[in-house]
This record gives sequence, C-alpha cells and structure tokens, in this order.
Amino acid sequence: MTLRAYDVTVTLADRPAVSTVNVTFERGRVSAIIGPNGAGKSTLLRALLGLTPLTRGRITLDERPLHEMRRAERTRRLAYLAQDEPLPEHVVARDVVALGRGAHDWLWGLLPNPKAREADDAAIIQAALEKTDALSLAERTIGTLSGGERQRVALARALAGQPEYLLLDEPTNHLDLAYQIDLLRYLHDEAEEGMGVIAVLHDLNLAARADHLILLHQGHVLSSGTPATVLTPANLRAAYGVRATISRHNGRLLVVPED
Ligand SMILES: Nc1ncnc2c1ncn2[C@@H]1O[C@H](COP(=O)(O)OP(=O)(O)OP(=O)(O)O)[C@@H](O)[C@H]1O
Repeated sequence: MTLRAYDVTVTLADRPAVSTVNVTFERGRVSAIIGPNGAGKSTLLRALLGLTPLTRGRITLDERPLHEMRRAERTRRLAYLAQDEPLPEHVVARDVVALGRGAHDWLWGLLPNPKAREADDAAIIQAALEKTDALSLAERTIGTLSGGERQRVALARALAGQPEYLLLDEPTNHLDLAYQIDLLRYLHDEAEEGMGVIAVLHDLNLAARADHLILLHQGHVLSSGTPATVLTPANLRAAYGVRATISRHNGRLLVVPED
C-alpha cells in the first residue's frame, strides 16, 4: 500500500524543478513536504498525482506505474486539493461535496455505475461535511463563503471521494489557527483509518505534527524521516538559510527562527 517516486526528475522550462527524487509514501501516515519557495514541492505533488509528465523515473501506486492507469482510476484513488481550489460560485456546498462522489457514481467517467447507491452517497457526503465542520455551511452557495469556509468545503469534496491517498497543496491557506490545528488532527484521524495523507506545508511547527517529513531544496530531497530527524538546525540552515533553534514544548517540536 504505497505511493512511490523512483528517481523522479521533472524539467520545467529547461530547468529541473524536481531532481532524482526517491521517496515512499505509506498509507496510514501523514507525510508533509516542506522546503523553501521554489524548492519543487508543488511540482512533486503534481507528479505524484500523474498531472505532470516526468522527464525521468516513475511513480507507482502499489507497485503499478501510474501512467499505466486510466485517468478515472487515478482520480478515484488519489484525491487532490490544490491551492485555492476553484469551486463553482453559484452552487450550494452540499452539491459541491456531492461532486466528490463522481468517480464512484460513473464508470470510466462515462456510464452510470450500477453499484452506486444514492442513500450511501448521501451518508458519505453528510459524514464528509461533519468531519470538516462544514455542516452548517451545507445549504449556502459557495459565493457567500469566506476563504476558510471554502477551503473546508473543498476538503469535504475530496473526502467524499473516499480516496486511498489525499494530496493537499498548502491546505492551511485561509485557515485560522484553530482550524489549522484541527486540520492536522483530522488528517491524522483519516490516516489512522488507512488513508495516506501527503500535504505541502510551509509552517514548520504544523509540519512537526506530521508522521513523516520530506525536506526539498532546489528540487532535491535534502532530508527525510521523522520530524525530529528532519527539523534540525543544520537542515534548516541548509534549506532556508536561516538559523533556528529547535526545542520541545509539551512533547512537541518547536521551531523558532533567530533574527
Ligand atoms: N509552469 C512552469 N514553468 C516553468 N517553471 C516552473 C513552472 N512551474 C514551476 N516552475 C519552477 O519550478 C520550480 C519549482 O516550483 P514549485 O512550484 O514546485 O515550487 P514550490 O516549492 O511549490 O514553491 P512555493 O513554496 O513558492 O509554492 C521553481 O523554480 C518554479 O519557478
């Protein structure tokens, strides 16, 4: 049960955005991809989804090359929450979340799936809205929601698809402090139920709550492993050019940049 990048290089505009990356993402674990601006985080995430052609290497899902899978299978198994995910403005939140069931309700994106049941869908949609604390928003149109509220609806839509992996690009954008913490807690709950979670995160103190970190620098993996292995002063200096002290507070790692 793994999503794996073998020796992956992605070249954009003649420059390697991601270079010879080897990394394994297990299900049942929250992984965070961190690194400075332009390090290749979003590019790696999109490559893992099969959205960006590889210059070299391959991506496999349970040892099957991603490029051999139909698009419908990929999108059912791997959900993507992009930065500022576009949502239809005039549609109510519940119907937007229902769109997340699309891959289950249609076969190859073309034919109605005879196994799909409306009652099951309704319960799954309801659960996704509850988990993301978006139930009170369910009957409101997207155009009336704040940035953080939209983000929660977008997350509920991704969850409604019951993917094996959830890949999120800076999901805490727009979220207030309480929801950022809630999001991480919630992603851990999903991982405990067997989902693989991969999130691009900028906030290192939030990333410290992940199970597994991948620190990218100039397209390369500078360090990977547990937060305690990756979040070291030497690694942060090398990646961000910043001196930082790492301490523990209530058992959690705390990264404080020095002036
Ligand atoms: N469409 C594109 N065409 C050309 N170069 C690109 C393109 N998209 C990204 N790049 C370049 O690839 C590199 C990696 O970009 P990427 O968006 O993956 O970085 P990132 O780590 O996600 O950055 P950020 O933290 O700023 O979002 C950067 O140098 C960027 O300028």
